[in-house]
Amino acid sequence: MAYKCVSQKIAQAIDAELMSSSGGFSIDQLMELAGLSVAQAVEKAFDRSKQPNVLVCVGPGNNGGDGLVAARHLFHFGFKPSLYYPKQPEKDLYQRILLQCRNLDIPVYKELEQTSGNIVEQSHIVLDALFGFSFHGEVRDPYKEIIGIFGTTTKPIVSVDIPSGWDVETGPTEHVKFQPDVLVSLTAPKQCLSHFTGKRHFLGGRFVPPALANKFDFEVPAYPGSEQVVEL
Ligand SMILES: NC(=O)C1=CN([C@@H]2O[C@H](COP(=O)(O)OP(=O)(O)OC[C@H]3O[C@@H](n4cnc5c(N)ncnc54)[C@H](O)[C@@H]3O)[C@@H](O)[C@H]2O)[C@H](O)CC1
Ligand SMILES: [K+]
Repeated sequence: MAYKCVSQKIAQAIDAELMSSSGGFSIDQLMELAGLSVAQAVEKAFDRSKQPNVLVCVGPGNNGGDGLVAARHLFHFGFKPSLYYPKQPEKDLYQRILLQCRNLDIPVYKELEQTSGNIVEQSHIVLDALFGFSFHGEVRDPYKEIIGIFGTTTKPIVSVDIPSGWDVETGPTEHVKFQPDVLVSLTAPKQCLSHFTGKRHFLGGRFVPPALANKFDFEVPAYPGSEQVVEL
């Protein structure tokens, strides 16, 4: 079934409205629910007894924050997450979630090559939480290398909100053409969805008031029971 997709501008406007004085949400609340959705999608798409090692690639903004929250939930779901977090902003929110991960002994790496080997090769699943709906332009360092690896690795990739490095609206670019196996759209799919040819597409971020969906003219599908994701 085809769901309505939103532009970059509308995705940012929805986010701003949720956190405005009329929306009443804090970023911590939204990120917690977004990250929980992502962890649930991973749990549905993979068998943790066979593929426990999840490398969470964490970017510098809120897409990365969703990845940090997902890592924490994945740990509690019985996976073995580790973090590739090359740039760790000072922002209190990210530092607190990172601390929560460290308190679970989740390994945190700033480099892909470790004395034990390459951390992508040591994983079973790669969670792409580098960039979401605010990405623009060409990928800058230090993210070029990991996004290049997304295009060559045989490990399954799960992208959070959009495949990192794709244009939010027009999709793959001259330099970034990888296809994730699983996509977890948050709030509403972005327009680049039309270029996604991977196996499974989930929607998460179960916090949208119907009036807000009406205002921005997108649909909130029926989530089953108490699930935080719905497969589209
Ligand atoms: N309402 C929701 O659905 C919610 C979604 N969430 C998640 O938040 C992201 C959007 O977060 P935002 O902080 O606005 O931006 P990004 O994470 O996409 O990226 C910003 C970050 O990236 C840097 N950057 C931008 N372009 C480039 C580039 N070409 N090269 C290198 N770096 C780049 C920029 O400087 C910033 O540092 C959304 O997708 C969801 O995943 C919220 O968690 C909850 C609400
Ligand atoms: K992403």
